[in-house]
Formats: sequence, structure tokens, C-alpha cells
Amino acid sequence: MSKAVIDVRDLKKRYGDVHAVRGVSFTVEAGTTVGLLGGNGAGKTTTIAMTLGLLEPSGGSVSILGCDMARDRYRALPYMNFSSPYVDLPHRLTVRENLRIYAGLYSVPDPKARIDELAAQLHMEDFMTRPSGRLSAGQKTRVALAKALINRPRVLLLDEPTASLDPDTGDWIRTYLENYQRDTGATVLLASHNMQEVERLCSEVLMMRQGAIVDRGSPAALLAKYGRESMDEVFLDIARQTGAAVGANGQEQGAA
Ligand SMILES: Nc1ncnc2c1ncn2[C@@H]1O[C@H](COP(=O)(O)OP(=O)(O)OP(=O)(O)O)[C@@H](O)[C@H]1O
Repeated sequence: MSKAVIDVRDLKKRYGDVHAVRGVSFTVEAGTTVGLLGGNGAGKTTTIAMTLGLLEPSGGSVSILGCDMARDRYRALPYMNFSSPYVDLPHRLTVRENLRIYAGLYSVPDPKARIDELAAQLHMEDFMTRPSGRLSAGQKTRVALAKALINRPRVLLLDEPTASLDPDTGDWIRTYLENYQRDTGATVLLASHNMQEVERLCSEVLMMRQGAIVDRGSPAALLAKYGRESMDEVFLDIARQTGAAVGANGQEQGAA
């Protein structure tokens, strides 16, 4: 039996003629961060949404903390959470009201203390009483992260966690996530367009193109393999490639 906290096997999603995800397989071991990297439309968000159980796969399976997400996801959900720039909080409710609702959904003990703690840690105190619809993009990103951390999740799925943040704020959010993982042993699946982020946070990177994993490895291994000095260059090399994708266990899957 796999010791992986996240175990994704041959996951597929098809929308009519569109093969959004073409059979991806990967695992994320306890306490590590795996990154999903790929251009626009590569299938990262669809993979994360299926991993969470928000979207029904056309094929394949997802197991989290030993729970089959198709049959048993309510056993795993209390220990999980996610952030996504594509999920908006109710606009008229203030930031604090929204966080209180999520704290209730996750039965967070002493919700006021947890919300105050996150407001201080994520520098949100100035806009806690503002309607969520009136936040700047960078403020929304921080609120989404606070929502994702409200229940101190053991499994965190982050879709572009530093989208819209200025470089300085993005940097301390990355430090914050590193500290969170060090302190809690959380397991993280991260989709990002930010190569520095991936290089810094991820022990393994899955390079996606047109719904398939076309290469994978640690940032150091990928840099060595492509003879590059930065993940930006590796990303461009892979994005410009055509040809067969590498699937689970490294076997070729046919051109995407
Ligand atoms: N509901 C849908 N109906 C039809 N096609 C969809 C749907 N959702 C996603 N797709 C398609 O599936 C593919 C993968 O989309 P996805 O959002 O997963 O990509 P992504 O890697 O997250 O891209 P981005 O970096 O732009 O956010 C795209 O071609 C997209 O147009």
C-alpha cells in the first residue's frame, strides 16, 4: 500500500472533444510539496479540482489520506483545504464574516482567536471589516490563503497562491507557507506560473502540457537534465517541445 498522502492514478477529464486532463498519475509524500507547472490551459486547475473532489473525473482515481475521494471524500475533507483565484467569496460579506462561516464549516475551535491569528499573520487587519467584493486582487489572494488555512489543514491544495501579489508580499507569503509546512508537516500540491516559487517550495515538479505530464523531477534534476540555470528556461524548453508526453512511471503516452 502506498504511503503517499495524495495518490492520483490515471486521472482524466474530458469536456466533449476537449481532453482537459489525459491520464495523469503522481503521488505526494507526507510533508512534501509537489508543483504542477504548465502554460495556460495545460490542465493544472482541472487536476487540482478533481483532486479536491470538486470536479468529477472522467476516469482514474484520487486517494487522499487513504480515502478514495470518489466514495469516501467526507472522511478526508476535514483535514484538507484549498485556495484558488477562481473561487470568489460572497461579495457583500466582510472578510471577517466570510472567515467566520468557513471556521464554522470546519468546526474550528475558538474561531475568533484563529481568525485574529490569521489576520495578524497575513497582514489583513486593515481590511477585516471590508466587504469581500471591495478588496484589491492582492488582498483577495491573502484572504483566500487565510480561508485555506483556517482549519490548519494537513493537506493543502494551492492554485496560484501568490497570484496578484507584489514581489515583496509574494516572497513573505512563500516564507509563511514554508514555515507552516515545517511547523505542521502539511502535504502540499501547488499549481503555479511562478518559477522561483516552484524552485523554492517544491521537492518535485510535474511539467504539464495539453493535459498530460510531459516531464517530472526535482527542480535540481530538471535544471541538470535541460542544462539550464533557471526553471524559467526549463519551462520554455518544455513548452516549446512537441511530441510524446511522459506518463506515469515514465512511459510515453503519445503526442498531446
Ligand atoms: N468547463 C469546461 N468546459 C470545457 N473546457 C474546459 C472547461 N474547463 C476547462 N476546460 C479546458 O480544459 C483545459 C485545461 O484547463 P485548466 O483550467 O485546467 O488549465 P490550467 O493549466 O489551469 O490553465 P491556466 O494556467 O490558464 O489557469 C483548457 O483547454 C480549458 O479550456
